[in-house]
Amino acid sequence: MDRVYARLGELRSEAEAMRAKSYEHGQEATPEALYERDVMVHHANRTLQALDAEAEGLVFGRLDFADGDAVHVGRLGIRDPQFDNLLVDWRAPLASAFYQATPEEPRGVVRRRVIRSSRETVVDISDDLLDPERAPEDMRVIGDGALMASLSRARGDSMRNIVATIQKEQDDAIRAPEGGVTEITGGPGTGKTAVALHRAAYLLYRDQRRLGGAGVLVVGPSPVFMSYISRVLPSMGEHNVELRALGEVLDDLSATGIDDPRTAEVKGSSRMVQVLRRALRLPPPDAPDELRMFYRGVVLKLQADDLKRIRRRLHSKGAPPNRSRMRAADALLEALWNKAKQFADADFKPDREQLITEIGERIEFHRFLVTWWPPLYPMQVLRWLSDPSRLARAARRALSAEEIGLLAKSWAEVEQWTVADVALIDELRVLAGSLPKRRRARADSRELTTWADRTAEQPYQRPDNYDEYSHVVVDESQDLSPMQWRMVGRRGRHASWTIVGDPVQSSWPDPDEAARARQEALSSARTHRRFTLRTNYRNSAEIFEVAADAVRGVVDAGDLPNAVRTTGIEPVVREVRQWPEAARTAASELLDAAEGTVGVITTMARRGEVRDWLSTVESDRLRVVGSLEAKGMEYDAVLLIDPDELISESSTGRRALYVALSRATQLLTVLKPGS
Ligand SMILES: Nc1ncnc2c1ncn2[C@@H]1O[C@H](COP(=O)(O)OP(=O)(O)OP(=O)(O)O)[C@@H](O)[C@H]1O
Repeated sequence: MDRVYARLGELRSEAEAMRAKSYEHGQEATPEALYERDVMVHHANRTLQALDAEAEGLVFGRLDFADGDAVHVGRLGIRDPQFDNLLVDWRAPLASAFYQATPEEPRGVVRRRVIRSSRETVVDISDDLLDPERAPEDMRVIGDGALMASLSRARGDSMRNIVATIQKEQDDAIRAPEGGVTEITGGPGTGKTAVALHRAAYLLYRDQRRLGGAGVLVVGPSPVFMSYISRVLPSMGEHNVELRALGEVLDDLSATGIDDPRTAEVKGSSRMVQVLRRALRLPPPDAPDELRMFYRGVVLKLQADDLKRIRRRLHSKGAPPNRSRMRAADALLEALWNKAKQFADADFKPDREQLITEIGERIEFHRFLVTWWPPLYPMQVLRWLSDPSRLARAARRALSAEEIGLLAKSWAEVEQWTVADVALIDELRVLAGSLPKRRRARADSRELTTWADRTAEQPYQRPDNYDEYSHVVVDESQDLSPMQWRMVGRRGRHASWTIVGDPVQSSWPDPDEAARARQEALSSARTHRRFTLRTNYRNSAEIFEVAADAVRGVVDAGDLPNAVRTTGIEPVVREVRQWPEAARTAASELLDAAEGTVGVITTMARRGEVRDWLSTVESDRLRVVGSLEAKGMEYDAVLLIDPDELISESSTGRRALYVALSRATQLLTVLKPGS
């Protein structure tokens, strides 16, 4: 540890000296030397940044091999001035034995040591003797149970990296090859999120060039969850990863609203694709229903039926409407020409080219066009659907009257977009097409001035308004709706994937529909590999027993993990009559008894009220969340308000209760209404 920190001191001074020097000699150096220096400064800065990001656990492991060699394993790799390994990065091949060696297959390792430190001080050591027969006589073996010790410690508001105690079944998934789809399933607390993040760090370390370019996207359920996991990757020196909640996948929109379960179910269904496609084909709400043009003494008129026919024909070509605006202009002009032909006589001899050019350049024609075939903006198109009759026209045969009512109401009352709306907005972007960029008139190019000149419409291009990534990690994947799978799928059409989830915790009512959408989203991936994690590292066995009870009979017992850590502390179930007081008392008790965070979990509908109940309990360790917001989260103690209310909140209520009950690491109190 001393040698590592001494070397770090050197690296820090070198980085600073290099930075200073670069400003002094910036002008004189050759481009190559400047480049090399920039790379070195950048690297040193990154290392220092990663060290500053997390104080603990820089050096966490040591392997002693049968041939007498020893290596130290760390959160990052550090070399001495001779370029020898002082500390091996946990992702390097040399470190894999730290996670993979077992007494049955020691891989040359005699002793594996887990070191716990705080900054530069070693505070604990825990050894595994893997090959006693080959151990030298004087080898000391100290303590055991590094994993158990780590699991028993209080958690804070941020998930920590688990590099020191990754278990073999987890390591297999972390180090699996990159390509295709890697699917990791397992019950609550089996480390799926931790494994997915460590896998992202591992893949970036192994193939920075490939993955670093287009980057890695991690999608999770909520902003609270994203913030909970946000420190894990930076603590391993990885910054080139975008963490986005499902409501934040689009660049220009951050939606946090949550629909009631029935509305969310309709908005998430793949039937919405058809509804949105039809919505784009309806005339805009204030579209004119007559076009009237004076042309050389004659009135040319296109009436409602004519306009309807033209609109229908344009849409039947299948091009996105925003890419068909010139085609719409052409079609109108052509229809006007057909009307003009009908008036032709000895005095009025219209000429097609002339008519099209002349009317096509008139300002009133453009005014008409811009209201009749306006640019379509996804959010505006969705807002138009708050009109129930308009929505009913778009939703013909796709949605029931009740469903139409729910959606129209949700958009009429909209103060903020909901998470489920984001996938619809993204779908509309693709269906509507991006607006053609303004052409810049170049001096040497012929100006395109007339509609006739412009008939060669730009060919349909894929809308370029979303990012694609090289690797996409989807956490809590069991909860993605079909529409969300489509949205996320677009961001990784050439990507490799890590998909993490637990079907038992699903709050999506139609798993088959979601499975089809998911298959489509991942259709370009050829290989699929699956890993199942079976040990629950979060809950004490006593707490998990209560959680498992919520879904026994609803799911296969084989789909539930094993919780191995016992604390001897049974969860408390209490019947109450005086709600606010009872909740306040229970919350205060848990705050006194637990060291870290206390999560109060209630239904989505009641969370505001419960927050008010507890506003007088003063603590920065208390969090009140609704059932959906608790997804993926972890607290040292949990206070669950009224389990029956959670069950009746949605069609997947038992599963929601299972999720809520499996959030606590140490203490659980359940409050039920007393009879
Ligand atoms: N090998 C390990 N060493 C130390 N801690 C671990 C290990 N594996 C998992 N944990 C801890 O167990 C807890 C649960 O992990 P995580 O949140 O990744 O589980 P999960 O499977 O995603 O759970 P859920 O399905 O409930 O969201 C976390 O605190 C994590 O740090």
